[in-house]
Amino acid sequence: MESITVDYVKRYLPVRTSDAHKGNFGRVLCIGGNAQMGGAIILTSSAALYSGAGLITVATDPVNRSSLHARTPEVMFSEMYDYSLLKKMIPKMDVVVIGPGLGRDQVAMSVFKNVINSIGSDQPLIIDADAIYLFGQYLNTYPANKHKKIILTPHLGEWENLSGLNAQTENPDLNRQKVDQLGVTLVLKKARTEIYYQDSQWKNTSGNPSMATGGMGDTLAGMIAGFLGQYADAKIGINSAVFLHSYIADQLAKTHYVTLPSQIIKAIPSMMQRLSTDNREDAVDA
Ligand SMILES: NC(=O)C1=CN([C@@H]2O[C@H](COP(=O)(O)OP(=O)(O)OC[C@H]3O[C@@H](n4cnc5c(N)ncnc54)[C@H](O)[C@@H]3O)[C@@H](O)[C@H]2O)[C@@H](O)CC1
Ligand SMILES: Nc1ncnc2c1ncn2[C@@H]1O[C@H](COP(=O)(O)OP(=O)(O)O)[C@@H](O)[C@H]1O
Ligand SMILES: [Mg+2]
Repeated sequence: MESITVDYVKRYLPVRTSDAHKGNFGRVLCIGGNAQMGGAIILTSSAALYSGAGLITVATDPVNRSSLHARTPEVMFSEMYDYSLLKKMIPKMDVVVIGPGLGRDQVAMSVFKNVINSIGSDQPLIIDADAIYLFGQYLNTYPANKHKKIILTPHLGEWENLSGLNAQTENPDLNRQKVDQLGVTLVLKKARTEIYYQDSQWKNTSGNPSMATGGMGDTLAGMIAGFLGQYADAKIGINSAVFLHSYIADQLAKTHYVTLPSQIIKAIPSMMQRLSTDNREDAVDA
């Protein structure tokens, strides 16, 4: 397994040309947030925004509209249960992320099926949180659809539900078998997150227990989405997002007992700037 380090991330940070515009940095669609868990998709979309995504739309329950706009006026709102609107919007997106705060009921399953049927074979689809559960249910009815660019981001509990491998039994060989069977990229989140691509496996070297706070994974899903819209090489984008998410938390943890997802989000632009210009990577705005 190869290691993701700060030097790796620095080496590949994209350079913005002076004539760059928002169309260069990805159109991202974030789908999730039912009436109870709007915060989850607000964290995801905020993370995509602060990671540098060019244009972001959130498809969510209408009750989340004002809080979304109060938090991030840069982000556009769409109604998650308007299936024909969502169907029309998806082909225009560079990256789609589904799952944070989506719920697991029949309505959530209808949203999930609509998305999986509308997404193109070249469009990355990040499946996180409740959508991992729905993906598992969906696979019971439909065979794995290997032509889709699916990125699964489960924590160990969600991975157990999908793969049958628990924290004690999972290991790189068994995870690899399952990944090949599913035909996906796997970001297996744990204290040292592992990433399984079709042709390689990577291990994160950053992260700490101050990150054990609700919403931390929702934030990572948004960072991955934001980076996928900016990195020409998806593998480097995903690896860099996984590393930076935890690396920022490592810097914050020097002075903070608990690291909040919203603190990490706020610190993304300054950390990216510092890594791109100098070696003061141990400084972070909190
Ligand atoms: N502000 C919000 O609205 C938030 C909403 N959230 C949403 O809540 C929904 C349920 O997510 P949960 O993750 O709680 O779902 P689950 O209830 O499936 O997973 C949590 C459980 O998984 C088990 N588990 C085993 N290994 C674990 C590991 N390494 N890391 C984490 N859990 C592990 C634990 O028993 C834990 O209680 C999702 O839609 C998620 O996006 C959460 O992300 C928290 C914040
Ligand atoms: N002890 C820890 N050490 C390192 N990283 C951690 C630790 N606890 C949690 N994390 C990270 O925090 C995130 C938690 O994701 P997840 O459980 O999906 O959160 P949520 O669903 O609440 O948003 C993952 O990226 C995980 O790697
Ligand atoms: Mg999660």
